[in-house]
Amino acid sequence: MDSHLNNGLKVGLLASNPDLYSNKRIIEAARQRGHQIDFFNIKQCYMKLDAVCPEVHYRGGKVLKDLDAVITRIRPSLTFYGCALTRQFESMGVFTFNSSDAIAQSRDKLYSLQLMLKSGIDIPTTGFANSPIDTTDLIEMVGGAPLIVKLLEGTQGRGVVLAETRKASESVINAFKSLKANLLVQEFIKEADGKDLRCFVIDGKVVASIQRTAAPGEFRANIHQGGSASIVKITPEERRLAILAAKTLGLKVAGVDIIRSRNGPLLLEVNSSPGLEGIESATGKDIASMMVVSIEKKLGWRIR
Ligand SMILES: Nc1ncnc2c1ncn2[C@@H]1O[C@H](COP(=O)(O)OP(=O)(O)OP(=O)(O)O)[C@@H](O)[C@H]1O
Ligand SMILES: [Mg+2]
Ligand SMILES: [Mg+2]
Repeated sequence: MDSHLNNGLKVGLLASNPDLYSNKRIIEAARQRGHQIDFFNIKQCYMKLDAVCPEVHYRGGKVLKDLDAVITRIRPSLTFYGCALTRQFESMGVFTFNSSDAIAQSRDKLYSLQLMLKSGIDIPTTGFANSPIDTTDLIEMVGGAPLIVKLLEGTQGRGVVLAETRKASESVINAFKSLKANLLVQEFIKEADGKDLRCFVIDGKVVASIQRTAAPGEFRANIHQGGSASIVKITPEERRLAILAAKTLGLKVAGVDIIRSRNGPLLLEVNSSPGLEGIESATGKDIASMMVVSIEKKLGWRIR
C-alpha cells in the first residue's frame, strides 16, 4: 500500500460517546501516530444498500469515503444497528476492528459459551432455560446451592445474583421466570473469593491482564459494583485460555474474563469492546496505541 507510506491512515471510530475514556484514548493514540481519525456516532450514521456502490452517510448528508479502517466500539444495546453498519463498511472494503460477525457472535452469550465448550475451554457448570421450567431439576443440574443466577441481558454485574441456599435459589429463579427472562444458572465458584481476571487480547496475544477484586461483602468483581483492579501475573494456562477464547469468536481485540477455580481457570465471558480505563491505569500500558499499531500492521502501513 504505497499510498499509505507517506500519509497517515484514515480511520473512523464507530461508537456512541466521544467523551468516554476509551474513545478519547483511541482518538489520541491514532492522532499521535499520524493518522486521521473521526468519531462516528452509531445513531447518526445511515446507509445506502447498493450492490456496486454501498455507502454510509453521516448526519447532514456527509458521505463517509476513503476510510482505511473502522474501530468498532458498539454498546450492547446498539448491537443490531452497530453490526449492520459494520457490515456495510465491510462491504465497502473497509477493514473493521472488530468485524461484524465476531461482534454479533460474542453478543450471544449462550451461543458463545457453546462455542467455547466446542473449543475445549472449561466454563463453570452452567444451565440455561426459558420459562416455564423445572426449577428443582435446573438447580440440581448445576450441583445445587449456592449457585449463581444470571439474566442473559444483564451487564456490568447487574442481573447477576448469588443464591446461597436452595430456598433462595428457587425464589430467585421463580422471580426471574415470572419476568419471562432468559436465565442462566451457574455453579458458584466460591474459591475465586470475589476475584476474576481480565485479559486484554490483541491479535492473538495477551497484551495486559488485571485482577479485579470485589468490594468487601460483594462477590461480583465488576468495577461498576465497586471492585478494584490490580496487576496480576497470569499462568501459561490462563494465557492459552484467553487467546483461544478470542480466537474462537474471531475477535481481533477482546477482553476475556476468567475465574480461578480449584480445578484451574474457567472462562466467564468475552467482551468485544473491552474498556481501557481500568487496564491502562492499573498496568500503565498504552493499550490504545497497541490497538492502532495492530491496524497499521494489518494494512501494511509504516511510519516514514
Ligand atoms: N459462577 C460464578 N462464580 C463466582 N463468581 C462469579 C460467577 N459468575 C460471575 N461471578 C462474578 O460476578 C461478576 C459478574 O458476572 P458476569 O461477568 O458473568 O456478568 P456481567 O459482568 O454482568 O456481564 P457483562 O460483563 O456482560 O456485563 C464476575 O466478574 C465475577 O466476579
Ligand atoms: Mg462481567
Ligand atoms: Mg462482561
